[in-house]
Amino acid sequence: MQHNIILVGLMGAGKSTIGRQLARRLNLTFYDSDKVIEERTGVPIPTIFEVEGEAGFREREEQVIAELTAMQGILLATGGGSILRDSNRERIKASGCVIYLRASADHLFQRIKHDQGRPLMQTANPVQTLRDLLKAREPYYMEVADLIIPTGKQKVNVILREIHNKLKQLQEVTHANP
Ligand SMILES: Nc1ncnc2c1ncn2[C@@H]1O[C@H](COP(=O)(O)OP(=O)(O)OP(=O)(O)O)[C@@H](O)[C@H]1O
Ligand SMILES: O=C(O)C1=C[C@@H](O)[C@@H](O)[C@H](O)C1
Ligand SMILES: [Mg+2]
Repeated sequence: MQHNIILVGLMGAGKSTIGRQLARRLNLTFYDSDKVIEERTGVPIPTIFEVEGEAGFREREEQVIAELTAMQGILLATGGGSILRDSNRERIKASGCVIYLRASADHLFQRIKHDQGRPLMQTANPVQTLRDLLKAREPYYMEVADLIIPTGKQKVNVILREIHNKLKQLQEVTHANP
């Protein structure tokens, strides 16, 4: 049994931001699969997409997700598209408590519109792209999630508190019904 926490959700959901702070509070080691891929290749994600295409990136992502989900005592912020592969979803689910950070396409866009680091957002209509991605991926986020946390207009601190409380409730239920 592994006691990790894994954050899933679309680009801009706050996985990296919330993840880093939550890990500190829970005394877990923080990993971000996107950052691990960038450190290993030595280039930013947009460059990997340019050189190897999305398919090349997904291969690297699967390798990194396999390694990270096998670790213990970590908080893992996953790439937004990592749940697309069955193998990743299985590993993510088996690795610990999965939290889906959920927000609408409009809210997500407000958060990431000034950032050029997301290759899938370089389209003529990024809000529509986010809507399409959300529609296609929401069932996968829901499938893996143990907790669903709405992050719409909420401030980071409020979201952190909510996750903390929900995790405590989950723990109490688990201890009462082992
Ligand atoms: N609840 C929030 N309220 C306002 N801004 C937020 C919130 N959560 C995150 N942000 C901001 O939104 C931006 C995107 O957040 P972050 O990089 O954590 O998302 P992500 O889920 O890791 O995205 P990706 O899948 O692309 O890595 C950052 O600038 C962050 O500061
Ligand atoms: O939603 C996605 O498919 C992606 C999200 C980011 O975290 C990165 O993994 C990459 O930009 C692709
Ligand atoms: Mg991130």
